Amino acid sequence: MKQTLNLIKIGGNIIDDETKLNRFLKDFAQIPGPKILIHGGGKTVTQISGNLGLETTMVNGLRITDAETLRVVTMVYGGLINKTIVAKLQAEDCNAIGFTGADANLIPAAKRAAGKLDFGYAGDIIPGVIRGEKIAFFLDNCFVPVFAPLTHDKAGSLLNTNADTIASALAIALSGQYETKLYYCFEKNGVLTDLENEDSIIEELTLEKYRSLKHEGLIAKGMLPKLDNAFKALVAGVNSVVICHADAIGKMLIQDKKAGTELVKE
Ligand SMILES: Nc1ncnc2c1ncn2[C@@H]1O[C@H](COP(=O)(O)OP(=O)(O)O)[C@@H](O)[C@H]1O
Ligand SMILES: CC(=O)N[C@@H](CCC(=O)OP(=O)(O)O)C(=O)O
Repeated sequence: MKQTLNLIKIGGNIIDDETKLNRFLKDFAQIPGPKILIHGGGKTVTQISGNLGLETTMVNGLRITDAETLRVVTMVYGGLINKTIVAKLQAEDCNAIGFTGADANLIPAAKRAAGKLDFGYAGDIIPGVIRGEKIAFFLDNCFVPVFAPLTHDKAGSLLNTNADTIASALAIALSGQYETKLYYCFEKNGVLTDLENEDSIIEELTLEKYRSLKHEGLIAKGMLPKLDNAFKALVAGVNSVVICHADAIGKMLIQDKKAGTELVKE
């Protein structure tokens, strides 16, 4: 029987709030067995870019990453956020090790070709190139990998890659070796039918239901790329995919209770 691997992604709204981040990391540190944390931090980059006088442009949830913005995302994702999380986890006796996709060539990617729009240094992960066994080496040696949303082009440049996409690609790459469970944690209770009502959680979501809720405009903004990545993982063989509140991770993975929205096949 395969060992279970939990992959957990946290987004910018949690990272940007130190109290919420600390609470989440305390729970994360207690989760038994092999685990991987993938972090975003788009909100922090937008704030710091603004302070530096750089304009932010997002298209379909992706940041247009010019050369100056690449310097900012490298500093903020690869430095500030990644290393702060690693230090906080070490304080909880969790043996975290921080990575970008360039480290150990873990996530090679390709700069998105400029079409009508030039996304600059935004990277698309090359399908099938993540070698799960390299990451398994760290897991087998009791390290807890913490991934920043940065990849590289193997020609000397880092690339900015959406953190939801990295989480999905890592879960897919490791699904041959492990029973993979992927959790997208954010600041709401799950996928909701009414954004104003935290109790309106869709407990089970099929691709068909997702399409119809999207058509009705009930699922929008950042939830669209998140669910596209989440369904991609489910279809590719990841064993379970859940979208949930960051505060629910302890309840689910330590107390073994249900929370949030579980994606289900038709
Ligand atoms: N139906 C929905 N249920 C929950 N959130 C939704 C929904 N539709 C849109 N959203 C929005 O999607 C956001 C989450 O996407 P995003 O900001 O990219 O997450 P993250 O913090 O993980 O980066 C929520 O903050 C919410 O505003
Ligand atoms: C190319 C691209 O858009 N990269 C993302 C990476 C960070 C991210 O995904 O952060 P959240 O999870 O907090 O949204 C960005 O720079 O916003």
